Amino acid sequence: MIVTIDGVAASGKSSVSSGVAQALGVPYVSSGLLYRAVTLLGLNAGAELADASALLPLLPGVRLEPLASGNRVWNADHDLTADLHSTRVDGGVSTVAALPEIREWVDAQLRALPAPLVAEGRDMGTNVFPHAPHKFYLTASPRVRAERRAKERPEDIPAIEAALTERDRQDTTQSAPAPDARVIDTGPLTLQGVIDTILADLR
Ligand SMILES: Nc1ncnc2c1ncn2[C@@H]1O[C@H](COP(=O)(O)OP(=O)(O)O)[C@@H](O)[C@H]1O
Ligand SMILES: Nc1ccn([C@H]2C[C@H](O)[C@@H](COP(=O)(O)OP(=O)(O)O)O2)c(=O)n1
Repeated sequence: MIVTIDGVAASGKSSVSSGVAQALGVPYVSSGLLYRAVTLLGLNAGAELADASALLPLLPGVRLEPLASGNRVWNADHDLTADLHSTRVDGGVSTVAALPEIREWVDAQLRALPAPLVAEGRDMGTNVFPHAPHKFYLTASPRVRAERRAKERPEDIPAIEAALTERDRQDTTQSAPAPDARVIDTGPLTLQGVIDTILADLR
């Protein structure tokens, strides 16, 4: 069984997926971490982020470890995870995620994972796992999302809100909800409330 949880930036996808996966006793995978890892490696190498041919040679050692408690991304024996949620990576990741060759590489990593699992991102329900039997799409207003993310970033709420809104705009192409996804506005709910809503739907 595959459960897909897509949604806009900072809508709660990874926290909710982790909670749902732990309740089900299965792993979850955060596809955004792979796009973030490609971006980090590209930035560190001084590569042009819009040039897939400069990025692909950096990727053979990259591996996602889909732990239910929180995913980790490795480059050979180097754990990249702590560096993936920086403002620097936020600023470049949409450029990388727009490259068809990089999307194919990420999709192949995800499709190689064994079910059952919870998969979260933008296009899990539409493109990567279109036949998944259970699909969800998380939303919340830009202000609510910025207030949540402000607890994890050094910038103030208006700056975070502007950056989130710009990233949503750049990610529009791959971010449409699947027609058969249940859309959940997480704004009025607690994190546990969102997890419980999904678990109730699955039962
Ligand atoms: N009702 C809620 N639903 C989802 N996430 C919430 C909620 N309330 C607070 N959060 C918090 O919002 C933050 C952003 O969530 P995260 O899982 O990182 O989102 P995403 O994976 O979509 O970027 C996390 O700190 C999460 O715990
Ligand atoms: N399946 C996916 C997952 C992420 N992306 C892109 C779009 C996002 O801007 C970045 C980072 O995604 P991630 O889910 O880690 O981050 P946010 O929740 O948006 O803060 O990757 C994508 O294009 N397709």
